[in-house]
Amino acid sequence: MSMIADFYGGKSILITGATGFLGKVLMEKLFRTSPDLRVIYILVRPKAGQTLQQRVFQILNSKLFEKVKEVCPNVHEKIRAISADLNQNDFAISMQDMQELLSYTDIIFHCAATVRFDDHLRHAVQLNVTATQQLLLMASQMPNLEAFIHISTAFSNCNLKHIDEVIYPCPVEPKKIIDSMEWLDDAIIDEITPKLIGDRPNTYTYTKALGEMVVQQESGKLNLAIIRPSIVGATWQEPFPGWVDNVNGPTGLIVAAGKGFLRSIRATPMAVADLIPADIVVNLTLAVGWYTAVHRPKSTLIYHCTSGNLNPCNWGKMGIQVLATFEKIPLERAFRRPKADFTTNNVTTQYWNAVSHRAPAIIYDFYLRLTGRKPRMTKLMNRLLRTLSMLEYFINRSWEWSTYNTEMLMSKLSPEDQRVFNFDVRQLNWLEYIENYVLGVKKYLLKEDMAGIPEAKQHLKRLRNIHYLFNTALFLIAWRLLIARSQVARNVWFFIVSFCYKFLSYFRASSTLKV
Ligand SMILES: CCCCCCCCCCCCCCCCCCCCCCCCCCCC(=O)SCCNC(=O)CCNC(=O)[C@H](O)C(C)(C)COP(=O)(O)OP(=O)(O)OC[C@H]1O[C@@H](n2cnc3c(N)ncnc32)[C@H](O)[C@@H]1OP(=O)(O)O
Ligand SMILES: NC(=O)C1=CN([C@@H]2O[C@H](COP(=O)(O)OP(=O)(O)OC[C@H]3O[C@@H](n4cnc5c(N)ncnc54)[C@H](OP(=O)(O)O)[C@@H]3O)[C@@H](O)[C@H]2O)C=CC1
Repeated sequence: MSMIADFYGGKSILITGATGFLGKVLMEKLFRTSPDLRVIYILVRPKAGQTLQQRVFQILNSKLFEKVKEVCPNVHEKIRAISADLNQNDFAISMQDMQELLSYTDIIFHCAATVRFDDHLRHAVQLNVTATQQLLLMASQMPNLEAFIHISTAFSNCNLKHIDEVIYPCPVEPKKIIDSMEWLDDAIIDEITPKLIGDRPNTYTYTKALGEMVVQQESGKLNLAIIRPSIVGATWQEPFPGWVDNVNGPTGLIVAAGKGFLRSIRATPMAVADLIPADIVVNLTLAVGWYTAVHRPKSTLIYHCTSGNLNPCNWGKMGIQVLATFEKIPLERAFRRPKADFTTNNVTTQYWNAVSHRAPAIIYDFYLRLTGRKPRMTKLMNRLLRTLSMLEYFINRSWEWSTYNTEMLMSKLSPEDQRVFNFDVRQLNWLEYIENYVLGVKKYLLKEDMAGIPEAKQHLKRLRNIHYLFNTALFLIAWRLLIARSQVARNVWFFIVSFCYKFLSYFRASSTLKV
């Protein structure tokens, strides 16, 4: 009997960011392990021409929720989508909905955030700081609330090398930042952003750190906990291995490598790749919800959900395994063969960017123009290079996160809970996980059929032949130009030709003798 699953039975749970990557896995697990929960309220905004209902329908009818429908056939009735925009005052929630939320909510999981690294500071503050503050205010008016779980990131203090499970204050108070965003214009915000973020690489990590400070400052009588996952990857085991549906973090680069766009990347092969599967994050989150509500720790506990100190993997090992998997299971319609390498300094990075990224894109666009089509590869490549530059900070450094609280929690779980809500990253086999991750990218993100693998392999063979042909032609042209201009090249050429001639004559003579 799982105490955690039992705890969520009959509960009304509010999730923000439920339409996001982590939010969906969280919802799935809740429904699957506690099908008798009362309701899950999700705050959703209409998006991309879809109504709330259409968005929920799409999520529930996805592959991710197949198992849920078996154990909880009335899942549609247990999910209550509430129209909300976290960028608006009171989240633009109707009075009636707000009343319902305030009266019934037992547990809150706050996952919503902007995870864009380069978001404008005003927007990042609005979502990652102000919205967190507003949600805490709402939570303080909920008479039945047992726990408020805030999802932050292990990189909120990435300006430090060793990070403990404590909140590190930022120099400027979040309240001052929130206030200033109201009256400063965009140009001034742009100017002060580098000064405010200081030695953090982007507005995302900075505003997530401010969000944590808000949680601490506005805690009041609330029962709070903060979870800091590192780089969230595809699922490890549940509901099935390899599930992923967006391009954030390493996923986009895996796609780019598999399609042959990504040929070199500035990374430190020995740096720790602190990936953590989404289902491990979700299992820890649910265990923390239970522990916070039932055991009511005296202070706000912070839980690091990281892999580096318990079961480290590095980017070199990950890169090699990604490419090895693409050898066996290639993606369809690749631009070039999946073949990539790490660069370690600025000069080699610029060189390989020019030779392996920009030049092939320009040549391909030239070919598209010649055949009357619209060029697109240069634009795509520029975007990839921009993404690479944004991610570089995280793949050239290692961090140490202490995990005392996470390990303490593990020791408090019953053997059954340790099994059902497994967040022990030591059990993870990286090579197997990465292979399933790559497969998941193919199947669930790109929606490619496994039946297409022979054709994909054939396509790669054609690309290889084109590559050899192209290189031979390039060599001959270069050589011809050289011969026309240099006496030394002509002499070398004469020497090679006469050598080959003598060699062939010798063979012809010796074979005639034998006969
Ligand atoms: C020793 C021997 C070695 C040999 C081995 C060889 C090695 C080979 C390598 C092969 C394989 C590779 C795989 C391993 C590489 C590992 C790299 C992993 C990097 C991971 C770092 C993550 C750090 C995370 C730290 C913090 C974690 C968090 O808390 S938050 C979650 C993370 N958030 C994000 O990831 C958001 C990042 N995205 C952005 O900020 C923005 O999208 C952007 C700034 C990058 C781009 O913004 P822009 O406005 O220009 O465009 P946008 O509209 O957003 O997107 C444009 C197109 O780009 C696509 N896109 C978006 N993100 C990614 C991405 N991560 N990777 C690739 N592509 C991405 C997006 O889909 C758009 O495409 P189109 O729709 O086609 O236009
Ligand atoms: N992915 C990762 O690698 C990591 C993530 N995290 C943290 O985990 C949490 C979840 O991240 P993840 O699932 O990856 O992110 P996603 O980008 O996939 O999801 C973000 C969620 O926030 C919602 N949201 C954004 N803006 C608004 C708004 N104005 N009103 C209502 N909802 C909004 C999105 O809704 P919509 O669908 O409408 O856009 C979506 O549901 C975040 O707090 C993030 O900081 C921490 C470490 C690593």
